[in-house]
Amino acid sequence: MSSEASEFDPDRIESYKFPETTYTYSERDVALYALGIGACARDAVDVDQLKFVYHEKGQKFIQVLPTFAALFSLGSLPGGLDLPGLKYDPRLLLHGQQYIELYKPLPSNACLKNIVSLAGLHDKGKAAILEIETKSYDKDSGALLCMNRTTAFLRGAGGFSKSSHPYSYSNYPKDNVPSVKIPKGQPFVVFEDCTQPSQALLYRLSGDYNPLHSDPTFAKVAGFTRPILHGLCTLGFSVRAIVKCICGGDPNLVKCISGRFLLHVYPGETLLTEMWLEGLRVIYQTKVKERSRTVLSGYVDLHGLSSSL
Ligand SMILES: CCCCCCC[C@@H](O)CC(=O)SCCNC(=O)CCNC(=O)[C@H](O)C(C)(C)COP(=O)(O)OP(=O)(O)OC[C@H]1O[C@@H](n2cnc3c(N)ncnc32)[C@H](O)[C@@H]1OP(=O)(O)O
Repeated sequence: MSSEASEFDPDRIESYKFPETTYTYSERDVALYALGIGACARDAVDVDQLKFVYHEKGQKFIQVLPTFAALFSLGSLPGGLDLPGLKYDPRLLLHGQQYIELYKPLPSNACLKNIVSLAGLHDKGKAAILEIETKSYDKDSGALLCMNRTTAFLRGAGGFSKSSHPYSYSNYPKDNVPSVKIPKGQPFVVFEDCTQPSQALLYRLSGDYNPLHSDPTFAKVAGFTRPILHGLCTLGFSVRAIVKCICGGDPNLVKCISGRFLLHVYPGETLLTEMWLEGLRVIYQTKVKERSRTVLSGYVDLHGLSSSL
């Protein structure tokens, strides 16, 4: 793994005003996204999944999976993380965490106004952690639909603190962080799903064209034997499992999603999502079956439980 020099000016990064952006999507994007996170991959007539890719039973609109909202965060940064005062090696960037609050059911097509701000910046010595907050408003009604907090883990970019105290800035309360304690008891339910060898090539068409997920040479420089899966694709698989197993297939029961990416996933690997129910909170962890390693953990808060539970 090689690295290019990184250079940080935390004051410049903190004072940067992100431009307001527009993000438009259609039902085609919604269906393509659902296929990208494995909906209907094993069963093309799955009664819980077909509504995410097709106007099942004459339904007027294709339904939207809650993690679709995560696309708005990358979509609100057309220039990527090209910010004044932030010089880092993009080949060493990893997605660290994703936090999503949903305030309204997501429409199957919309034109959004995105307001972006810096949510956090931390010096971890070997790495820098950058957190970006995106608030997405429906342009027509002005309604706030959702908020994303996206964490980038920039390997090799730490050590920029000017004092002996490691630099750390956050604009949100500490109890909002995605770390969870996995319960000791048996999970309430476990869901097994296979990613396809071509999963990342399909998922990237939803807007994350980072070559880490498609280019073998780039992946090797980044420290992997081959291209890895997008973190948000793994999160999509996990939350889709929760919607299926706990929400009776109803995507609108999901209120808030939190996940920390613990280890990379190779496309083609099998994901086991273990879920524990604590009131209206689902604590989950996702493991790669072939390597017996946990790759993602977090929680999903619900408005209510499915009557079928
Ligand atoms: C704005 C848009 C940006 C996002 C764009 C995303 C673009 C995508 O195309 C990119 C991707 O999808 S990459 C694929 C998905 N992500 C991954 O595979 C990463 C998996 N995780 C890892 O490899 C390690 O956890 C790793 C390497 C992340 C950390 O492991 P270690 O180096 O062993 O870290 P560790 O020593 O345990 O901890 C050091 C400090 O960092 C904090 N931390 C650890 N993991 C974190 C994570 N995942 N997210 C955020 N913070 C994390 C630790 O808490 C620790 O801090 P402290 O010392 O204060 O406790």
